[in-house]
Amino acid sequence: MTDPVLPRVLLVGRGKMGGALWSGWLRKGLAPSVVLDRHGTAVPAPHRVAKTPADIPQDFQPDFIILAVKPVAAADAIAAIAPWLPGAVLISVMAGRTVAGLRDIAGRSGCRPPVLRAMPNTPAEIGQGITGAYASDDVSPARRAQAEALLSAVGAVAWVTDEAQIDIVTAISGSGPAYVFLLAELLEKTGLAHGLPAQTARLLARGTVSGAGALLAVSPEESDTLRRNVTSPNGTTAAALSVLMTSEAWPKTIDQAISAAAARARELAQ
Ligand SMILES: NC(=O)C1=CN([C@@H]2O[C@H](COP(=O)(O)OP(=O)(O)OC[C@H]3O[C@@H](n4cnc5c(N)ncnc54)[C@H](O)[C@@H]3O)[C@@H](O)[C@H]2O)C=CC1
Ligand SMILES: O=C(O)[C@@H]1CCC=N1
Repeated sequence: MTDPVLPRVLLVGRGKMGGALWSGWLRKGLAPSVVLDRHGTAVPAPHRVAKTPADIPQDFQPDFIILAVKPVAAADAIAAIAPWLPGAVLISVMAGRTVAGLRDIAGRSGCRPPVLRAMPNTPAEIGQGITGAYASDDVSPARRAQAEALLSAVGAVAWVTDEAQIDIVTAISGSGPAYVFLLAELLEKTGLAHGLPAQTARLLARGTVSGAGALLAVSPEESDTLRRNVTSPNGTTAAALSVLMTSEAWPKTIDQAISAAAARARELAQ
């Protein structure tokens, strides 16, 4: 077995996002780590799963504790893992929850951990995620570098220096895969409604979204150039874009959607 490249973590919550991170990290090689989740399914040795905090070895010393529970479960989760906080950096992937709010909660257990906020997305599961991250001042440069290694093991990392920007990061890239999957859904349904066989509609919709994403990932061109490359003057794409690109259509709808998501992130801080 090759040496693990990633630090030791205590992952709290192995749901959709925590599970995606965990899968990505396992593939890269993680120092012996623990997953805490009452629905915990087995993990390969030397890692272990804990269904309750009582299952976590007292002498386990994680480098990072990753909080991947719903924002509403933050207080319970922090109280549960408080004994393992000393010496660890807390990484919250929760939408909305602020550094100050998390410190307040940890303070109730007599802890004041360095806190880092990360907003990953589910393509992390296949190493294709993008994470927006913010480190509070008390995260040391060495710990920040380790956190970057952890986060970049599942995709790209974009740091922000203003914590408030994590809300718009959440709206764009944290929630963003859902918008792209919705596009695939709608393309498929529309193909079906226009008479394509179900399997063909599915193949065309998924292939288009994944192929366009893959081209975007490797192309040096700007996204608007890639769009123009598809658009013949007076052709079919131009006809579709004349509907989508009017100011009342996608530009307005996307702005409203992103604003709604960012506003919800601010509400979730409470
Ligand atoms: N799903 C996504 O695409 C993204 C989610 N997030 C954030 O990740 C967090 C989790 O979201 P999801 O994974 O979607 O939710 P989820 O409901 O799929 O997962 C939450 C997990 O936490 C576990 N859990 C609840 N309370 C716990 C406790 N006290 N101790 C240990 N485990 C506990 C649950 O059993 C569940 O497995 C949220 O705060 C969300 O804002 C961030 C980025 C993207
Ligand atoms: O929907 C949510 O609140 C979470 C945060 C970003 C993606 N999922």
